[in-house]
Parts: sequence; C-alpha cells; structure tokens
Amino acid sequence: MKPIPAALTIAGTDPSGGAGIQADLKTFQELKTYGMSVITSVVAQNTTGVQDVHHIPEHMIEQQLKSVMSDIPFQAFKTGMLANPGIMDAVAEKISELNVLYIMDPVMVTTSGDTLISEDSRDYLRDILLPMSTLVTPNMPEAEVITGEKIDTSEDMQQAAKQIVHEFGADAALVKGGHLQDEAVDFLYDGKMMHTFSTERINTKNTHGTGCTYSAAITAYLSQGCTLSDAVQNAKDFITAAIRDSFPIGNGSGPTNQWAHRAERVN
Ligand SMILES: Nc1ncnc2c1ncn2[C@@H]1O[C@H](COP(=O)(O)OP(=O)(O)OP(=O)(O)O)[C@@H](O)[C@H]1O
Ligand SMILES: Cc1ncc(CO)c(N)n1
Repeated sequence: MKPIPAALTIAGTDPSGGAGIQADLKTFQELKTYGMSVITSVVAQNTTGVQDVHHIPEHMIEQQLKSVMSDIPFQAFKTGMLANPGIMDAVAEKISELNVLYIMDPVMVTTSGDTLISEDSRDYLRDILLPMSTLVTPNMPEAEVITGEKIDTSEDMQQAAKQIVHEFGADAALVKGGHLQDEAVDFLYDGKMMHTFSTERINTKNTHGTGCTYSAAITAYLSQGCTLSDAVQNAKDFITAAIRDSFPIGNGSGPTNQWAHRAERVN
C-alpha cells in the first residue's frame, strides 16, 4: 500500500488564522497531506501585529514531539517560530532522531514588523538547526542575518543561497524575493544548480503569513514525493494564487487564501 502523505509543523500559533501553525495546517489540508502540529509558542496576534506571546515549556515541546513521533510516520516536517535557544535545543534534540525531509523557515520578524525570536537565538538557528535542514527558506532580511552580508539585488540573493549551502551547511537554500520592488523572484540553490522561480509582483497589502504558507506547501509537496524543484514550483504557483486572491479582512495586512489554487473565487 502507498504510504499516506503526512507532514508535521513545529511552530507558533496565530489565532487570527493567517500565519504560523494555523496557516500550515490549512495548507497541508488543502494539498491533501495529513497534517500534524507541535506548538512552540502561543502568540496573541492578528493582521495588525503581535499583542502578546507565551512560550510553551521545553519539556512540553519535547513531549509533543515524542507523542507524534512515537505514533505516526511522516515524510517531511517544517519548523517555523522557535523563539529562543532553549526551545531550539529541545527541538534539535528530538528532530536529530528523525530521518525525513526537514524544511526550515527561519522565522525572525512578522509582516507587521514584530520580532518573534530573541537576538541570542540567531546564532543557534544558523549553527545548530540550519545544517540539519534539507531546505531553508529565508526572505531577504533573514538571509542577511544568516550570511552577515547586505542583500539588495538578485545577484546578492543568489550569492547568499550558495553561501548558505556551502558555508553554513543546509542541503539547499531558497532565498525569497517578496521584498523586491517589481518582481517576486525566488532563487533555489541545491548544491549544484541555481533554479529561478519568478512571477509578477501583486499589488496588495494582504501578505500576512505568506512565508508560512509557502514553506508549508513545499513541505506538503515533498511529503508526496515531488523532487525539490518541482515541490518549490508547485508551491510557488500555490502561494501566488493565494496572494492574488488574498482576503481583504482585518484592520492590517490580511491573510492569504489557501483555497485560491482551486481557481474558484470565493468573493
Ligand atoms: N506582493 C507579492 N506578489 C507576488 N508574490 C509575492 C508577493 N509577496 C511575496 N511574494 C512571494 O511569496 C512567497 C513568500 O515570500 P516572502 O518573501 O513574502 O516571505 P516572508 O517574508 O518569509 O513572509 P512573511 O511575511 O510571512 O514573513 C515568495 O515566493 C515571494 O516571492
Ligand atoms: C507564529 C508565527 N510564525 C510566523 C509568522 C511570520 O509570518 C507569524 N506572523 N506568526
């Protein structure tokens, strides 16, 4: 019997449903992958910003991981918000036992500009977790933090992707250009080749949770056995539709629409 595609997200929450665990599970479900989640921090946030954060005790993060890992097999998992070195340590120890694909979204700052991880976590993320990853998906500011280099142009993005693989040890890096002016271009470097994924930039403020949704879609496609470049291309199509048809709800930056890829408009 063919294995059931299943994926796990290890991340923080968003009660307004656009980012974090909620975005990940909606995306897994939409892409017909059985979704599971381990919560690292409960974040009181909405489309306007972050109001409060409560970190889950490390022993509870470990126990959640044990509960899932001892029971249900999965082909791929992703990490999102890991707020501090203690949480990262708890996660690193458990995931080092896994032999499945690891997609790391190096979440640092929200679309609204709120910081989600402590300053002293950045080195841990880069030096301990990043080398364990099959793929890391930084946006331009995150790639600057990881490499220590200024990233302004598409040449800088490609250079950063290569550096993240060769110098910092990820198997592959996808540097995302959602923060560029005219084009939404992402570069994937897999250790051998540079792949380019480009679409026109959609003029919208509703981009809450784009990074979470994109990396969750990549994780779902990988859990189904897609190659890395096919998974990224499929996920790029998924996130582009989700941004194009994003929801104009909330008082800030509205959420993306995970069912837009079905090509049925909801409004
Ligand atoms: N306005 C836009 N139009 C089209 N594509 C976009 C737009 N903004 C972002 N993207 C694309 O969405 C994906 C997510 O990229 P982005 O760089 O926004 O992630 P992020 O900054 O990590 O997200 P988040 O805001 O959730 O932290 C990328 O493929 C990027 O190119
Ligand atoms: C929990 C969480 N993770 C990631 C992001 C980044 O969009 C967010 N806003 N919230």
